[in-house]
Amino acid sequence: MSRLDKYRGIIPAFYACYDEEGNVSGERVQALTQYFIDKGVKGVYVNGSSGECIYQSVEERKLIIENVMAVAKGKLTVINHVACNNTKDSVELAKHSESVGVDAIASIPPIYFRLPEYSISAYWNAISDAAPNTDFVIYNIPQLAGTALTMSLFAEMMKNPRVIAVKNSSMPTQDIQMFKSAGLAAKDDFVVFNGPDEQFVAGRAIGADGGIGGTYGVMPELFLKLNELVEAGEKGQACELQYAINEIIYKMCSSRANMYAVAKEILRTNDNVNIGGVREPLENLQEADVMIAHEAAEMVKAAKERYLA
Ligand SMILES: CC(=O)N[C@@H]([C@@H](O)[C@H](O)[C@H](O)CO)[C@@H](O)CC(=O)C(=O)O
Repeated sequence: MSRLDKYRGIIPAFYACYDEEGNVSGERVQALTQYFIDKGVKGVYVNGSSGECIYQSVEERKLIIENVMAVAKGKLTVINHVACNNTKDSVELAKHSESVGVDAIASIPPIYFRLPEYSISAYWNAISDAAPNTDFVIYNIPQLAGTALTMSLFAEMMKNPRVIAVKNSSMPTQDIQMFKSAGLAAKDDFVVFNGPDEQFVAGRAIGADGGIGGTYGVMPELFLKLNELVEAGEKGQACELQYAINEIIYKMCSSRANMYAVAKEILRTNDNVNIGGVREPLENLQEADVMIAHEAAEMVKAAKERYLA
């Protein structure tokens, strides 16, 4: 049993929860947290891409993590993504995260300006220093952040004892193997999370310890089953379920509206969990998108009947 086992498994990326006026709703954050506890997932990844973090204020992000912790403490592993567009706000969120007792904080690199690697490591280490008793997860998502985690930057970050994991959302699964091998060469234990949900089986096969994903929330049972099949070495069945999951994701992505708006409609339809829409400039649902969301909701139900029986 390793101290890092609490990070190994299925960790849904937490969705932004709004009321009917589009304000962050603490009550709905608590309801979504309870939903995940009831589903039996390992943890939650809060205030990341799926949490629409870049469209929220520091105060809103504090409110969100406070409400997650009010329900999740002792029941779920909680990773809070704290990166903002400047070090000061990120440091403030890191301090606050430690004060409410999260298991780990996470951060993308600074966005917009292309900064040298020494500035990126200084940014991450400043954030980590502000939460000296909290694990740190590097969030590698080059297609959105505009900066990739290179092996030289990774090696620099390995000097920080609090860096225990990479959440890898880059598309080459080979990156997972490289971070895992280099992480284990530098430390006794090291975790890599699979990012692209469509590649969960491939990511786990090449070394990921589990996954953090934006579509897990609408079908946590299917991802829990997928993880079980991978662990049991049932390659054929795992691939079959992965393909079925991918069809659902492709359907979700076929909407004109933002994928998270579709995800929230699926949650409302299948699980009676209402967490509002998405925040502009993300696109909310129009009539045609609602139909797509309902078709995807039906596909989730059919896949559960077929694969969980
Ligand atoms: C590029 C991107 O958004 N990747 C997602 C995936 O879960 C993605 O939504 C999924 O694979 C569907 O394409 C996650 O890696 C992001 C994530 O977990 C988060 O921070 O919310």
